[in-house]
Order: sequence, then C-alpha cells, then structure tokens
Amino acid sequence: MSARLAFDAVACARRGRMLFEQRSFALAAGDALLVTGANGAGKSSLIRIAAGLLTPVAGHVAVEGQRALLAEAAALDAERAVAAALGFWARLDARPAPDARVAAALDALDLTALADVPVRLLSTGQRRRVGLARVAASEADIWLLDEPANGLDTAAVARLEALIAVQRARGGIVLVATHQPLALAGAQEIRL
Ligand SMILES: Nc1ncnc2c1ncn2[C@@H]1O[C@H](COP(=O)(O)OP(=O)(O)OP(=O)(O)O)[C@@H](O)[C@H]1O
Repeated sequence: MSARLAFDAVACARRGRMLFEQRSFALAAGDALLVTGANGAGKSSLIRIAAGLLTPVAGHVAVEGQRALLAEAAALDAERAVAAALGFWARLDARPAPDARVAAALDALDLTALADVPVRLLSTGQRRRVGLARVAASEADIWLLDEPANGLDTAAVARLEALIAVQRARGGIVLVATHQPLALAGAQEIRL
C-alpha cells in the first residue's frame, strides 16, 4: 500500500470560532506540505486533524498508512536515558529490529553521544532532536511535524531537512507546520 493523506474542503473551529474553511490538498508517496501562518492561525489544529486527534467541523480527511506525530509534548520518559526512552516507543511499534532503528535515528540526529543521558537533563534543542528521533525510529509512512525546527541550531536544521528528504525518498509523506524557513524541495505550501 502506498501512503496517502488528503484533506477535502476541511474546516476547523475552536470554541465556536472558525479557524479555516475549505482547505484541500492531496499528498501521495514522496510529497511534502508546508503549513505556515501567524500565531493562532490554526497550524497545530490542522496537524491535529491530520493526526486524527481533532474532528473537523466540515469536510473529509483520507489517510492511508501509519502516522507519526511530533508535537510539543514528546511523551518521552524524563527519567530514562535517551536510548532507553526511544527504545520503549520503538518496541511498541512491534516491527523488527527496534534497537537498530533507534541507533540509526540517534545517528541521523547526532544524538549518539547523548544516548545514556537522562531525558530530563537535555537542552531544548536536544529534546526536540530526541522527539524527531522518535518519529524517525517509528518508520511511519506519514510524518506530522509541528514546529520541528523550534530550538534547533543551524546544523540540526540541516539534519532535519536531510531526514525529511530521506523519508520522502522512501515513499513517505511529510506534513510540516513551521514558522521557520525549511528547505523542502518541491513541497506544497498552505498559508493559513
Ligand atoms: N484545546 C483547545 N481548545 C480551545 N481552543 C484552542 C485549543 N487549542 C488551540 N485553541 C485555539 O485555536 C486557535 C489556533 O490554535 P493553534 O495552536 O492551532 O494555532 P497555531 O497556528 O499553531 O499557533 P502558533 O503559531 O502560536 O503555534 C488559537 O486561537 C487557540 O487559542
């Protein structure tokens, strides 16, 4: 099965206030979508609708494939070391070789030297990179990334862009809500 994520005339309201209406896009294997807009425009809400965590007030969402979400709360056990916290989630995915996937994700995000450090001791940018490693280790078809570049330095942003390119090259889909410019070749764009 090849991955697919499509919005058809989707509308989102929060507390009775319409945030956006009639939003449509279609993403197939290898596609990326950048969602931009001012604070409060509804970028995170759009990501949550794509994740199935928020119900649109109108329209239809079609999803084929596994989704992985990077949101503000990374849901990583603060007391565990980085590699162990990631391993917990990778094993829940019930795919083969979770440890190898975690090792590859740590390497891709330059986190190998921090593998034994408890999550609670990480800096903001390091914590963000571990959240991204969790998504990368999941091997989900569809990545939903809410402000993935928040707190990242220039080198880490380049690693994020490379990781997204690899995910697209393997037939995945990436939807990114961001304030920061990201180099995503040929990405579709929605401004809310
Ligand atoms: N759980 C919630 N209940 C009610 N209203 C909410 C909830 N979450 C967000 N909102 C409101 O929805 C609107 C859009 O929020 P959202 O987080 O989607 O925007 P955003 O574009 O991601 O903003 P930012 O750039 O600041 O992250 C805001 O006015 C916010 O107050």
